[in-house]
Amino acid sequence: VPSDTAQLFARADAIKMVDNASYQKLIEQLERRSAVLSDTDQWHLRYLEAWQAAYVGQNDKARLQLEAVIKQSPDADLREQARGTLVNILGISHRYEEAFTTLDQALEELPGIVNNSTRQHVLAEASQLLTEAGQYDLAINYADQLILIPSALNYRCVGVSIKLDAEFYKGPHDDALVSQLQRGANDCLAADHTLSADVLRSDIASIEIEQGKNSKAITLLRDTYQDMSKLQYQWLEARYNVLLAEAYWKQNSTSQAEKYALSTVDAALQGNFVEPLSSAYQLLYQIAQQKGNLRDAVMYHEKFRIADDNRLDNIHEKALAYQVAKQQVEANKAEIIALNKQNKILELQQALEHKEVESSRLYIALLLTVLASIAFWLYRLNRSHLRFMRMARLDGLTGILNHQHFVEEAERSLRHAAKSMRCASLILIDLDHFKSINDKHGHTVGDQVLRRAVAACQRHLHSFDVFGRLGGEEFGILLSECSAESAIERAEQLRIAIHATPIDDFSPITISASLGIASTFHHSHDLRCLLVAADEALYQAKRDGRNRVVINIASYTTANGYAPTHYPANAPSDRESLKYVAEK
Ligand SMILES: Nc1nc2c(ncn2[C@@H]2O[C@H](COP(=O)(O)OP(=O)(O)OP(=O)(O)O)[C@@H](O)[C@H]2O)c(=O)[nH]1
Repeated sequence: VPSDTAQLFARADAIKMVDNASYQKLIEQLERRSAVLSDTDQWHLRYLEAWQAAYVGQNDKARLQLEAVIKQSPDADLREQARGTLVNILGISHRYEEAFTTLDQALEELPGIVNNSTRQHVLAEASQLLTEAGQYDLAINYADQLILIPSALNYRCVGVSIKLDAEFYKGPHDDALVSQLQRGANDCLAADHTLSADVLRSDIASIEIEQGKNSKAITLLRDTYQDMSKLQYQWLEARYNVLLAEAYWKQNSTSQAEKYALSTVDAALQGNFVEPLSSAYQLLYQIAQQKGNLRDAVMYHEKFRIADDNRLDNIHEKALAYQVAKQQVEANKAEIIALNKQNKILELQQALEHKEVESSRLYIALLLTVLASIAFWLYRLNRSHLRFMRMARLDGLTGILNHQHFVEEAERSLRHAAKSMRCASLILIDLDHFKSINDKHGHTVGDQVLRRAVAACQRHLHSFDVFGRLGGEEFGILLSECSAESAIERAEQLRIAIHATPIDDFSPITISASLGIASTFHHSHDLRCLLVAADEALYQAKRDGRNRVVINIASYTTANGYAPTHYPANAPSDRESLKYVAEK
């Protein structure tokens, strides 16, 4: 059944213009199986019914059905077909503004339509409506597009006939046009497209009447009249009738003219075809006048006046509707352009904001880089500053504090000790017979001795001990938080370490140092006081034979300063080099 249904639809589409009677039968066939049709097929059937309603002049019915199809059919192609047919019906119904609006929608959708016959249909409607609105060149342009679409012969014929019809209305009505129309009519006949052929024939007849070839026109029209009336196309019938009436009138065949004029009125009133109606009433008026029937003449003249007004109004209406629709389309386009521009601006704004964010990010990144560079630079500056500071504070040869800074650091340490009531001790170290080392081994070796002796001491010092070179071969160590006894022990450690220091592997040099101690336990927390006391002890150590430690435990002072210390004659035996300052 489905394939059968598809065939029925295909056949209906193919013959609707050519064989309307069979078309009507196919519709009835499809309607009988309506219950089993799919949703898409239901809408397709509705479209065929609408088309047929329009064909027989039931325009309002057709219009409503087509509008439903356009709104509700799921098939884009069918919707476009419906738009095309609706354009036609709206034109016939003199709803020109709606016709042009619908046409515009159809043309907008057209690029998305792949079905060639649908495209042809819409282009044909476009061309015809534009011809009616007097836009002949545009109409010819759409007809040309239509002709270019590859299709079966009869569709090409439709294109050609529409184009020639536009050419006919455009004019001029010369022989070239007549032969073109003739060729077109023959092509359409060959393609079995009687309707198009007859439209072209009516154009030819019209030109012939203009040219006074009335008999020729009558022959052409009458020869094809029977086949034409089988088409049941009211508009064409009205046109044939009015042309025959005109030709007979010009041939002075008044009764024939009257007969066809009255037939024209019938058809034209039914289909609301203003042009043939106006012409027919004019003829009837002239005929009545010729007959001397003044009453009829007045009546027909009045009818002619009204119909002709209508005709002119209709022409203006079409032209105006076209202009209005065009304006509307232009306005819509302008609106779209404005919207696009607005969008573009928004996009640009966004891009700008994005750029701004980006550039502020960049700016921040740049700033951070600069800050980092500055920080790094400051760090390096600080480091080199510290290095310079350190260098300024340090003794160049040995790397320990120089005299000035030893004094500063020792004083700070002593202040701290005094505050916290803690004991601190000062050790002075003087290398023994250093002059002779210099003399014997040279100044460089002397320097080496100084560095080695310092390194030996450093190994026995704590981080918080203050170690400095006081000058030449003399060094000072302030031991914080160190009792006198611990100081003696530590000094002895240092003495041993210095004595054990190897200087030169090839020519062994033994060095020694004498150490003097002064502790805050016996003296004050004043550095100068401690230095004097330790120096006294050191001097004593030198005098006692060097390579030994002496502590100054004397605490009295003389009028001019610090009292000399007193030394025992016999040093304690367990530590041979260590000498205690005995009580007085
Ligand atoms: N190589 C070297 N020698 C120095 C430096 N500073 C001072 N001296 C020398 O150290 C020697 C110190 O000698 P003195 O003060 O006579 O004492 P000493 O020879 O050590 O004898 P005592 O201290 O009595 O054991 C001098 O010859 C100075 O030139 C230095 O930086 N490098």
